[in-house]
Order: sequence, then structure tokens, then C-alpha cells
Amino acid sequence: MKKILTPNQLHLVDQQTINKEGINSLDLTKRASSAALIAMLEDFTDLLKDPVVLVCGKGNNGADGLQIAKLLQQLGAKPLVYLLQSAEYSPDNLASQKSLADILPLNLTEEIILPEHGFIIDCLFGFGLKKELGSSWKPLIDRINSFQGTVLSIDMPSGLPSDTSLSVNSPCVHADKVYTFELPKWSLLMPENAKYVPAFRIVSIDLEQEAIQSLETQNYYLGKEDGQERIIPRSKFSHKGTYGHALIIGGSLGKIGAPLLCSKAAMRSGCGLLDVLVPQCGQSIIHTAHPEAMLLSDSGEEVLRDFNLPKTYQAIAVGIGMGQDEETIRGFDLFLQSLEQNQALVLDADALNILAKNPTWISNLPKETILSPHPKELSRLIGEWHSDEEKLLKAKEFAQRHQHIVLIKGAHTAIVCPDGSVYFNSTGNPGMATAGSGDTLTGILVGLLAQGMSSTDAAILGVYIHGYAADLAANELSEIALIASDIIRYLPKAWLELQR
Ligand SMILES: NC(=O)C1=CN([C@@H]2O[C@H](COP(=O)(O)OP(=O)(O)OC[C@H]3O[C@@H](n4cnc5c(N)ncnc54)[C@H](O)[C@@H]3O)[C@@H](O)[C@H]2O)[C@@H](O)CC1
Ligand SMILES: [K+]
Repeated sequence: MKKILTPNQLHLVDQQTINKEGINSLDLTKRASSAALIAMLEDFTDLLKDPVVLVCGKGNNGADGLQIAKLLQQLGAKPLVYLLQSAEYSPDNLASQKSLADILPLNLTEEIILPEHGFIIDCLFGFGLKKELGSSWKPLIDRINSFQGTVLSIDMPSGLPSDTSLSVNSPCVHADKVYTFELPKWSLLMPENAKYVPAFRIVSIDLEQEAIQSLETQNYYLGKEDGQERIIPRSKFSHKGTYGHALIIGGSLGKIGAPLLCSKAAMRSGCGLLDVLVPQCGQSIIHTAHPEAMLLSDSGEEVLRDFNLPKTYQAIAVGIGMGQDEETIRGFDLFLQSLEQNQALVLDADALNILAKNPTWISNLPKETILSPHPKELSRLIGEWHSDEEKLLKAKEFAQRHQHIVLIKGAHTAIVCPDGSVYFNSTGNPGMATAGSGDTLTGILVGLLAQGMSSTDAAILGVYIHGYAADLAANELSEIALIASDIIRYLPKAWLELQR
């Protein structure tokens, strides 16, 4: 997994790389610039053919821009280079200016000339932005944002601080894609910044890994290796009991599809045995549609009421499609009271809504329960928020106070852990914004927990593979057509790929 660091820590890593390698800062800038250009050329082959305008600031982000311009010239392109007029350029910036002819002055009061199409490479500010840009920057940023072509930002979209939320009206470049160096930055992962960062690519520049390892953070970005490391191998002499017995509790009249999707996803994630507890109206549906699952009977006709568990389970998921009938709420209360403190548990949907209305019941949850709310359910649990930063803080406070794991689902789902760590996911796509997608995640989670995985590991692997299966599905079926059943259908392929 990659660490998400603060600007001060990023400066430190740059500095330690320079010291350790015995290079100077300009060498690192050149390395970064050529890596960024290679990545941009891979994504946009027209970069050497179409008009390119580089807009450079006075710091090292601007130095990156000047170096990229030089490389583009060497490749035969004729980029227009604007450089912010300043009395205090960084040393790398000054050195980079010397190797480039025809630099156009950039003043905040004068309009820059832009072509009808092509590219702007935005190198005004990177992680060195100290505070939000003032209103004097608005005309320039508005001009960049009105460009009809493609806007590529180096390291950060200029105007976006790397580790805090941005006020609504603050000027900021709306990039089409951001090429960020070595490590993802916190604000690139926040949903509220999607308009500035619809996509980003991490460009490796071989920064000193030891320096990165030595720095403390609570924020991490998950990669494929984090999923791979957590896969549970199947052993030759194992039997179905080896891989745990899971239980799914949910469903109500008209909402039997939810526990059905959940139970299929659980078994496609490797658990050995699975029981499903649904009201009577759902029993033949589950039996017919998912013959591998076993059914527990509940006396409730249309809604669950008994929550009667004949045996113990390695893991239980509860809440999907369950509804909030009075009888269900009563049964759920008794169920929570009956739980052992070491019971692995996932709560979703109506289980969370019922908890939000009865907050004292939270104390009955076993430690490290995974709570998998959608945004509405989350706000009922932790209260409203005004920014993604506040949402994360509140979720963190909740996770630490109650010692549970809270998932903030969405693009870059955040796994908020009881020790304050937050893991941001790197897989998934907007096709997952579809009915039942969350039910499949809950199924994967309970399937993994049943195999004896810790809640944090199950959340990391579960969230990662859920998005990974959806990415494989979307590649073949499109994001538009993607439905929750497709995520389950592509789980086998996702496991195969992850095991490679
Ligand atoms: N050698 C290095 O340290 C490397 C740096 N790199 C690049 O350097 C960037 C960081 O460079 P810098 O630290 O020079 O920072 P930036 O280039 O991001 O910007 C810093 C400059 O902007 C000014 N500034 C900050 N906030 C402002 C505001 N609100 N209004 C007006 N001016 C403001 C600062 O006074 C400073 O002059 C990275 O984002 C990356 O693009 C890369 O080339 C990798 C290597
Ligand atoms: K930038």
C-alpha cells in the first residue's frame, strides 16, 4: 500500500532522495518531468501533434513545466510556454528558465492566448500551495477552465491544496487528468474534488522508499499487492468446514433479492458453508436461485421476527433488505444482545438504520464489527457533514469511540479503522452505482470473515476485490450496463487475476 503524506513530509522525502542519491534538486525535477511526459504521451498520443500550452508557476511545479516544455521541443513539438512573473523563483525554476528560449510572461492581469484545441499542461502549483488561491487568480484559472481542449495537471490541479478541503468558490484548475508524483495525495481521493480531478495517474519517480517508510501517517492507498497478500490459500487436505460457516440475515417481502445477491457473493468469496435467514416469503426464492445456500426458518411471513440461531457461526451479516418492521426491530435487538463479544459481524442497510434510531444498542456490537453504510445510512449514524474532510473526521471519531470499522463507500471507498487508520481503495468504477452493489460487498465481507480473517483484512481485501470484479465486468460489459449480478459473475475472474 502507498502512504498518503502531508506536503511537509513530501518535501522531506524529496530532500532525502536528493541526499541519499547524491544528486541535486534539478536532477530530480528533470527525472520527474520526463516521467510525467512519458505517462502523458502514453495516454495522449496527440500531445506531439496538437498545440500545447504550458502554464508555469514560480516554484518547482513550474520548473517541472519548463523541463517538460524543453523535452517536448526536443521531440519536435512547439509548445507555448507561459511563466508567471515573479521576484522569487525557486532555484530549480531559475535554472530551468535558462535552458529554454521564448518564454512568454504570465501576469494575472493579462489574458493568456489559447489555441482552439489541443492541450494545456498546468504547472502553476503542486503540493507547495500553502493556502487557497485568492480572487486575483480567478481570471487566469477561469481562462484555463474555459479551454475547449484537454487540461493535464502536473502533480496537483493548481489551486487544490494536497491535504485539506477546498472552499467552494476558491479558484482551482479543472483538470481532465492529473499526473501526480510517486504517492497519491489526500485531496485527489475526495469525492468533492471530482470536478478538479476526474482521473489521476501516479507517476513513479523512484523516491527514496526508506524515507517514505520512516514517515508516520494514518492514511493509506490500497494497491493490488494489498489484496494479494490477504488471499487465503486453499490447502490440499481441507474440507468445507475449513473455510467457515457464514450466516446472512435479511430480506422482507419485495426485497429478497438483497440477501440472494449477498449469499451468492459470500460463496463466491470462498466460505465453506452458508446459511440464510429470510422471512417465509423468501425461502423458496433463495432455495431455487441459490441451491448452495441452506435456509433457516423464521416464523415471520413477510418480515423477519425470530432471529432464532440454532448454532454458532464464524461470521454473520445482517440487515440487507430487512426493513424496519416493529417485529423485526424487536428481534434484531434480542439478536444483538445474544452475540458473543468475539462474533465476526457485518452490519448493512436496515441494521444500520435501526442502530441509528437506537444508538445505545451500538454498545452490544462485538468489537471490530464492520459497518457498511451507504451515504444516507452513514449520515444517520455519524451526523451530517459539510465537507469530505468533516465526514472522514466524524467517521474516524465514531470508529475509534466504538472500536468498529466504518466503510465510507463510493469512488475510493475509505475503510476507517478503530485505530484511526484509513485505507482508500483504488479499484471500482461508476458502474457500481447500481442497485444491489452494496449487498454483494456485504456478501464478500461475510464470506471472508467466515474464513477467519480479521475485520480489517476482510475489509481491505473485500473492498478491493469488489471493485476489481466490477472493473473487469465494466471492461467487458460497460459501466452503463453493469448490474450487481455482474459483479458476482466476475468475482471468479477477479480472484484468478489476484492470485496470479
Ligand atoms: N526536487 C523536488 O523537490 C521535486 C519537486 N517536484 C515538483 O515540485 C512541486 C513542489 O514544488 P514547490 O515546493 O516549489 O511548490 P509549488 O511549485 O507547488 O508552489 C510553491 C510556490 O508557490 C507559492 N505559493 C504557495 N501558495 C500560494 C498561494 N496561495 N498564492 C500564491 N503563491 C503561493 C510559494 O510561495 C512558492 O513560491 C511538486 O508539486 C512537484 O510538481 C517534482 O519535480 C519532484 C521533485
Ligand atoms: K499543477
